Amino acid sequence: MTTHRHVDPSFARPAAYQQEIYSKGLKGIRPRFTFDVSQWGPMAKEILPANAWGYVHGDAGSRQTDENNLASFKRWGIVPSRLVKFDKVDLSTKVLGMDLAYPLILAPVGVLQLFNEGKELAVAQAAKNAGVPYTLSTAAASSIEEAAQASDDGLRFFQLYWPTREHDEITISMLKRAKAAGYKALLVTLDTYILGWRPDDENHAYNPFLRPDSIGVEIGFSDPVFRKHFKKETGKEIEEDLPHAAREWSQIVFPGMSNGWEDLQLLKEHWDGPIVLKGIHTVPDAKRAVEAGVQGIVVSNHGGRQVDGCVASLDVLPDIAEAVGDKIDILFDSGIRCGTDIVKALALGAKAVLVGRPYVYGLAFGGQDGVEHVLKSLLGDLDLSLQLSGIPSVDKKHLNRDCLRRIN
Ligand SMILES: Cc1cc2nc3c(=O)[nH]c(=O)nc-3n(C[C@H](O)[C@H](O)[C@H](O)COP(=O)(O)O)c2cc1C
Ligand SMILES: O=C(O)C(=O)c1ccccc1
Repeated sequence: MTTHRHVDPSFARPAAYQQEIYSKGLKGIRPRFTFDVSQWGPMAKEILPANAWGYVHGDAGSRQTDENNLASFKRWGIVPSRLVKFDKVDLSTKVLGMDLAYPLILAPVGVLQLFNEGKELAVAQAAKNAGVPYTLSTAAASSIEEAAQASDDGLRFFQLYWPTREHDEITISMLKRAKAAGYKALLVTLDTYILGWRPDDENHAYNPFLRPDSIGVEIGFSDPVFRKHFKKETGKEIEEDLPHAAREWSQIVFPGMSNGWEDLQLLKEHWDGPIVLKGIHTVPDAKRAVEAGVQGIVVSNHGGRQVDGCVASLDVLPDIAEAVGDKIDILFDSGIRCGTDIVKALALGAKAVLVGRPYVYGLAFGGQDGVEHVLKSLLGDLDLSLQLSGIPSVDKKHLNRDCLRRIN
């Protein structure tokens, strides 16, 4: 197994985590958090203010997309093979030219300070300990440099909410900072140039960017080019009018209008590592991503938070994988809740998955420890489920469509 950099020993063999739990049980030590994945959300809900809970749990419109995402996983079943002789499952994979210990990446999630005071820094540290790449959101409550410091020698990616072209200098400045701070891949989110219709947030009249304490704007407020821009526009430093500055930053990163395919050239010119387009949902777009010369895509509907009534991301994955799976790295998110959901997404063509809400719930109920707990649970389940299904590795030669049956 290829392990990435320094990984906390208790993550080194996910299946062994179960033995650790039972040995502790013999000594009367009970686990601090539940392993019942269906309880992570309710535990977070108990702790969080109603508006923060509504924000993380919330979906677009009538919630159909999130329901579709979750239902789609249940329409596939794993078909285990017997008498397959191997010692350990090889969970390692190569994504975007990088060796990963596991086919798992933390999805970019904005404003983590809403869930725990440890915010992005606690998550970056948990990811480093787990040997799982961390992705920093443009809408973070920590700066690019602070999060990099917390992530230390862990692998980290930067997610871009991409301003329209009149703000190229700000885009370029973020890319420059991310590069200098050691972020190794750029995930460009294409599905959120404005926030979707979200009844939970609307009921609470709540936009995390526009709180009196303006906490999701740290990357903008620490950006020299944005600071100069704000001064020029208003004659003030951002500290002199924080609410105005937060509104301005929010309009720059959520401009209400998409860039076009031709604009990707700008990112290619100013980012020399791999570029991944997040939010791809059709075969033609996946093919255009290949033509555009990017290295990866994330098949994702933003966890059902943008377009209500959207097809499940898992339902579009097989066709996309068939069309471009040998030309580009396909990542997947939207609806991963347990280890066998990861098995299914990989079998249908993803090289790795991103997980969003589950780790945010972990952050809410247990800070850094809560995030580590969620990661251990997902990885332990993944490891044992593959072992018990007679699937020796996450490589396509072992884990593919033949491992699944469509149930209905
Ligand atoms: C509270 C919250 C905030 C998010 N913020 C971002 C973000 O800043 N950038 C981004 O690209 N995606 C963001 N996402 C979407 C996630 O990256 C990911 O696509 C989604 O959560 C995956 O679905 P899941 O929650 O079902 O795992 C956010 C999701 C949640 C739940
Ligand atoms: O909530 C989201 O999905 C999202 O992308 C976001 C992130 C930060 C602030 C507002 C929305």
